[in-house]
Amino acid sequence: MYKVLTLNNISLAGLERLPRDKYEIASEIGHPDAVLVRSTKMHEMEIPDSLKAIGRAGAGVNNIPVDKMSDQGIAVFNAPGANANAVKELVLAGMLMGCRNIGPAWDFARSVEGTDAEINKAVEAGKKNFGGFELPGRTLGVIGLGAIGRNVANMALQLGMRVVGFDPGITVEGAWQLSSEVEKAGSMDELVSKVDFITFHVPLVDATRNLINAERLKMMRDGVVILNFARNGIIDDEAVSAAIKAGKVYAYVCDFPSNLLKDHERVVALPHLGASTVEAEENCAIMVAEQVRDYLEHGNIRNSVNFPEVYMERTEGQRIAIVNRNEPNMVGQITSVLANQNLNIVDMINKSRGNLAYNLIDIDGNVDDTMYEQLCSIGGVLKVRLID
Ligand SMILES: NC(=O)c1ccc[n+]([C@@H]2O[C@H](COP(=O)([O-])OP(=O)(O)OC[C@H]3O[C@@H](n4cnc5c(N)ncnc54)[C@H](O)[C@@H]3O)[C@@H](O)[C@H]2O)c1
Ligand SMILES: O=C(O)[C@H](O)COP(=O)(O)O
Repeated sequence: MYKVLTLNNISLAGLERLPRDKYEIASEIGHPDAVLVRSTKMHEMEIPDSLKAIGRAGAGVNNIPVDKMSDQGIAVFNAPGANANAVKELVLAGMLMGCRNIGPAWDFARSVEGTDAEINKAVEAGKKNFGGFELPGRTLGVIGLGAIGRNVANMALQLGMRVVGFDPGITVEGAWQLSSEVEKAGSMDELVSKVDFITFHVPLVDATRNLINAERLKMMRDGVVILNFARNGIIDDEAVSAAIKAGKVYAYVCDFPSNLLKDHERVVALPHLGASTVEAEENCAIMVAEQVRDYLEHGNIRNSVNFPEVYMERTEGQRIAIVNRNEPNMVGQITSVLANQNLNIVDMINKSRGNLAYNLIDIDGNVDDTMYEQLCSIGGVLKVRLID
């Protein structure tokens, strides 16, 4: 039986991909083989020796100590693109909330009291305070043209907007899916100076912290609308708050409330709702459950953020999965252990990614306890699994 620990509510549609005759799944369980998680922070968590895989039912992995997991030979998977449509739709709502003043206007409508006739009179008198502007003809800047960013960019073009994008790491596949009408900015600084709306779709890493700060705010057009459905920390909230007060920023719409932001008149701060749709939750859970299952049962790797992509058809015999540091002579030492016991290798794959390497070896026969210990004790080997 494989044991799976869930740290958040994971959609049933995904959990159903782990059959109950093979998988025990619970929010409290000893010696888990895998963890399924959404946004729970795992940085302080004690990692059990039994853990082989973490499945993030979503996109961002900044809640997972990925480098530490790599050092322990634990594969981390996510669900690229599975919630992109959900975020795109909320960004559209966010742009409209920003430019049509929906937050303050709704607050005003709720505050009006009296008979219906009195309410109507107050509404007609008060609505002039909430007039906004339209999207067609305005320019949207998209920072990060991955799964979400390119969906947002393509959608904005359909709404009649001009779109400028910036992503120095755009993939060839990503570029194929992006409309050729999206204009390419050479730098963030070039982009920020020519847009009416700017939206962020980058992961939170050291290089993306405070991408919008006081200095960049000064370069922006007056009346810009800023959207952050990526992560808290990518925008300097204090600087944006000051820029709103100074009349530079028209509205800030984000998914990350704080004391500074949540009651701010010109801020809409939603409770991290970007991926919270039935469809996105199911897509993410299914994708990640299937990937974790394939890894546990066959050692194959798809959509890992720290391990190489590996797939090998099963053969009849036993399969050995070995994670090791990417150092010279590792394959030689591993195959010597097998050769010394006259075990024939039927099929084998070795791939590396950064500091890690991963081997799948199908053999004629079985690895005994002594050989298992010998494999584990090779310097640089981080994890050895025998898969029947
Ligand atoms: N609010 C939510 O609920 C929600 C939902 C999904 C994702 N997210 C966040 O959105 C992020 C993006 O998600 P995605 O699915 O599009 O990921 P993705 O990996 O498909 O795309 C990220 C893109 O950002 C680019 N990038 C990285 N650093 C950059 C930089 N400094 N400047 C410009 N581009 C840069 C990458 O090259 C990549 O193309 C996630 O990492 C997550 O933090 C939030
Ligand atoms: O990175 C993501 O996928 C989003 O932030 C979604 O987070 P959630 O799964 O906690 O809603």
